Amino acid sequence: ALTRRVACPDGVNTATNAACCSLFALRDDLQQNLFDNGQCGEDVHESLRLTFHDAIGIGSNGGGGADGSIAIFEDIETAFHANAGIDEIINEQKPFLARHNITVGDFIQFAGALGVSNCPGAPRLPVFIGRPNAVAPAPDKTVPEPFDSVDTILARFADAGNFSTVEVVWLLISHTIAAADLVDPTIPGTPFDSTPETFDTQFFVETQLKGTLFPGTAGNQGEVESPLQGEIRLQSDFELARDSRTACEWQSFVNNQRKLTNRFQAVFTKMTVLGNDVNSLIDCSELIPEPPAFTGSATFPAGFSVNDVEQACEATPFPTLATDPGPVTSVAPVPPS
Ligand code: HEM
Ligand SMILES: [Ca+2]
Ligand SMILES: [Mn+2]
Repeated sequence: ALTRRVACPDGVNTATNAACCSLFALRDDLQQNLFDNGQCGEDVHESLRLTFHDAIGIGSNGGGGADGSIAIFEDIETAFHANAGIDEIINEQKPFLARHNITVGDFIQFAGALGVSNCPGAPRLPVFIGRPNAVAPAPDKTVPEPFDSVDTILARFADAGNFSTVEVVWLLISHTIAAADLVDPTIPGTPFDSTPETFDTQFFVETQLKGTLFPGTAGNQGEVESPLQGEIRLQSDFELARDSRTACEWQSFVNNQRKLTNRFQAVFTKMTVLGNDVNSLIDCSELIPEPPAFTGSATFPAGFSVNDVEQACEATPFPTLATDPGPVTSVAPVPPS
């Protein structure tokens, strides 16, 4: 059936629902003035991390999920240990929130979904609006820590939103466009894979390689050895890649771009509405542009081969990959923005 579109008051755009109209101006403002004209840089990465830290604030100890509480009750929630550094993006987003008419929860989720559309290889993420503003902060301990055990992590996600074991792996696809500023504060902007500005499967290759070095200092809580200079590895990612409950799903993403995009879209759709009744929200997903394609293949970084893989999935051998040419390289940091 044909869907009738409404003309927006801006005189330029049309939308399936008039409530989506105000997002066009917000989209342009964010793309130009927060995301540096469509980059997949630090502000995009931090905006995605913020969608998670707001949404996961829910469970048997309370919290409203994706309700903007992390920004509305910033003084309380940013003091939680697992939210270290998240104040940076909250404060960068504040002027945009002030300039546009949108609830805080809607804003946080929209900014993340829009930002990810700048990353080559990413799926189009859905956008819903209509979340009421939070009336209370989330409790502490809802956001997983990189030093948590797999048991603790799986239990937290189950409690927050009935996420299954494979869905937890799907959520960690996010770490393909990610870096850490505070795990080792001596090397801010150190990425989790060699392509932090591409939504590719390299993260799943590189987390399976044997760790041999600390890119900065040793002894940081939640960090384990990584295979590459300039790359940092979280203990939680290391363990999820090797635990018998999660290792095969983890490995299944290696060089499987289609599955990567499909599963991240599915699990983000669930995460982005936590604490809300999706049937009471309005779907404005049409605001999200088709992300640039990723046409490459996963590879072993230069100097690495299948001999460096710590094979953890018992059922399936590690996929065959080419090795990048040349001598071992180091990974460049994500520039601060
Ligand atoms: C077991 C679950 C998770 C743990 C333990 C975890 C932990 C972390 C840590 C420690 C950092 C580095 C923070 C810093 O030092 O700057 C980080 C970054 C990040 N995380 Fe996660 N995370 C988890 C799940 C997720 C999920 C579900 C998402 C989104 C769906 C996400 C998105 C990100 C992004 C995009 C960054 C990079 C931020 C930047 O580059 O500035 N994470 N995560
Ligand atoms: Ca990547
Ligand atoms: Mn950062």
